[in-house]
Amino acid sequence: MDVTTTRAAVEVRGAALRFGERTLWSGLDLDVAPGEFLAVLGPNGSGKTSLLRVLLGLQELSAGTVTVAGRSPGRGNERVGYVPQQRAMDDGLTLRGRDLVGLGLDGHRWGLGLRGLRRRRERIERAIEAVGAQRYADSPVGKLSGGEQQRLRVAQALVGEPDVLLCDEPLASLDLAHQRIVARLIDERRREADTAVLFVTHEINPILPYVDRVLYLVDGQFRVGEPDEVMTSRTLSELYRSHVEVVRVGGQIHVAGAQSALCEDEVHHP
Ligand SMILES: Nc1ncnc2c1ncn2[C@@H]1O[C@H](COP(=O)(O)OP(=O)(O)OP(=O)(O)O)[C@@H](O)[C@H]1O
Repeated sequence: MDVTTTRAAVEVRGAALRFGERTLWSGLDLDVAPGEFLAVLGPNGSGKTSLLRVLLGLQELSAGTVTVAGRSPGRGNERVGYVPQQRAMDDGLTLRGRDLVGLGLDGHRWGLGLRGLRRRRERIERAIEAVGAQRYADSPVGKLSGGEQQRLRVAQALVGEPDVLLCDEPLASLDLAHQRIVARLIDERRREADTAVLFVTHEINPILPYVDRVLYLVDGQFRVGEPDEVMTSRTLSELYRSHVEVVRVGGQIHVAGAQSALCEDEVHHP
């Protein structure tokens, strides 16, 4: 078997992240395979975004190593795409949708010749089509709706055809219909191009049909496994160190008691 195709897209070994006295997580070992969809879940402050920051090379580990798309994080790794949380762009922003998408391409790779420019334009067009944003690709992004802006951000992350896609709550503040569209786009990409997806979220249900495994972080502890293994009353009660009830209704997962468990903790450890 070809070694390059079996190599993990993300490798985390013995990783720890500490800020002062506080350990966000430690002893973290994780392999994310090409084409795998990993949901990263956990309460506020459990270190989900910090994990993505480590993978993007914006945050140093306190211990351990990570490899992303075969390299150390950062250093302009164009094999890595990033979709941030939706937030409204300044409505005076006159940048056009297609220019926003183009920012996801490294200019040097395409050269300055006409051929390079044409290939670059085609790639941007394909990414815009893939997210169904043709209608507003020439409009100033500041005038678009939150859902439209978010589709363009997904196009920007995908235009470089990344091997690893890091998503930080990309569905937050989108309505249900747009949540479904954006989640499906990301799923299609990983199926078509074997892109590994790490998807930070508070809410697993909009992505549940796509999730292969979950990394669930709580107060320095974590579990990794398939949703059926991790999203159970028993496992989450162990993680939260308090009784948590997980109920499955109509194909959705509902977790009761997790927030109250944390509030009690906060009282004990202000
Ligand atoms: N550079 C830093 N220095 C000190 N503390 C930090 C730093 N970066 C993050 N933290 C703290 O680490 C904790 C985890 O932050 P992080 O944003 O990773 O959590 P999260 O799980 O993504 O939370 P949320 O769900 O609220 O977005 C927070 O308490 C945050 O204040």
